[in-house]
Amino acid sequence: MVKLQGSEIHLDYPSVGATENTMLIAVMAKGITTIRNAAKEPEIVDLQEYLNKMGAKVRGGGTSEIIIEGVGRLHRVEHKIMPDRIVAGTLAIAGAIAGGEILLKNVVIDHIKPILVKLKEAGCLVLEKDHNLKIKTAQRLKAVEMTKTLPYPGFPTDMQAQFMSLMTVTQGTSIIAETVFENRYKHVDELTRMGAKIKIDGRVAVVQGVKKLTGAKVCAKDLRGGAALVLAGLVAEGVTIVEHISHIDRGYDQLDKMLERLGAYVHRID
Ligand SMILES: CC(=O)N[C@H]1[C@@H](OP(=O)(O)OP(=O)(O)OC[C@H]2O[C@@H](n3ccc(=O)[nH]c3=O)[C@H](O)[C@@H]2O)O[C@H](CO)[C@@H](O)[C@@H]1O
Ligand SMILES: C=C(OP(=O)(O)O)C(=O)O
Repeated sequence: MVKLQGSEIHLDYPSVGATENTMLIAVMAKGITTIRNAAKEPEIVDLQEYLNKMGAKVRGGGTSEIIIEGVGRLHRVEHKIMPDRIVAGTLAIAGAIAGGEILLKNVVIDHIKPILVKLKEAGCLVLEKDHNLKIKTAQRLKAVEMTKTLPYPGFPTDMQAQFMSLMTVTQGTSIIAETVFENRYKHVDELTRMGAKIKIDGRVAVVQGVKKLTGAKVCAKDLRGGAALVLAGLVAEGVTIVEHISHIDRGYDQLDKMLERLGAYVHRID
């Protein structure tokens, strides 16, 4: 069997998948691997902790340089994975779009700071205490002038669609720039069918806030876009039916039940 050899790797882009896969391979390789321009997402730090518990020698996770000393062998461990920051962000926006008050427990506040900054800018009252987060929304929110998705600690691309749903009903015009992925605006046509006013020019979306959305039959085209349609449905007048929810189920453990617990009328139709 060919033995893998540690090496110096410089990523052109701080790709999450490329960083994680390189870490996974490098722990079993001979010698040292250095990843430069590594992704800094919290999930990378969690993976490092997990691997190190198993006997790996990884350091630098969370910075742009990760150094892995190959150990060739790992042992079994128990590891509790970090709270899902995108689920927390999605629920925070559910609270913001529907109004009222929402309490999220077991949140790593630091991980979702880029989202909280935008919610505050829109006019939400955000109260942070330890791992708890309270979001209060008393009045119609204001449009956030500019939101650009970026690698961590920038605004996450995985929250772009949900944030756009929120912006569709704010007062004023917001600009969203998707710089991480191409073709991540599949939810726009569906939101438009609900009455949203959105124009796309390449990677930029201009969202003109409207007073109300109207329920419609819409289709989830991907995971976060699907969640965004459910969020829009919370505030839309009338009934919204979201089709192809298998996309949503890949990233949320019963989003319908979580929203029901918050008082929303959401039902899964088989
Ligand atoms: C399972 C998982 O954790 N998925 C996440 C992971 O996806 P994933 O790891 O696939 O995303 P990447 O960070 O790799 O991709 C981000 C951008 O980098 C580009 N790219 C990627 C690799 C490469 O070699 N060259 C290159 O140019 C991609 O085309 C994309 O435009 O990070 C994304 C960005 O935070 C998130 O949206 C995904 O939810
Ligand atoms: C893009 C995502 O995941 P997937 O690649 O599984 O669609 C996501 O988590 O937002």
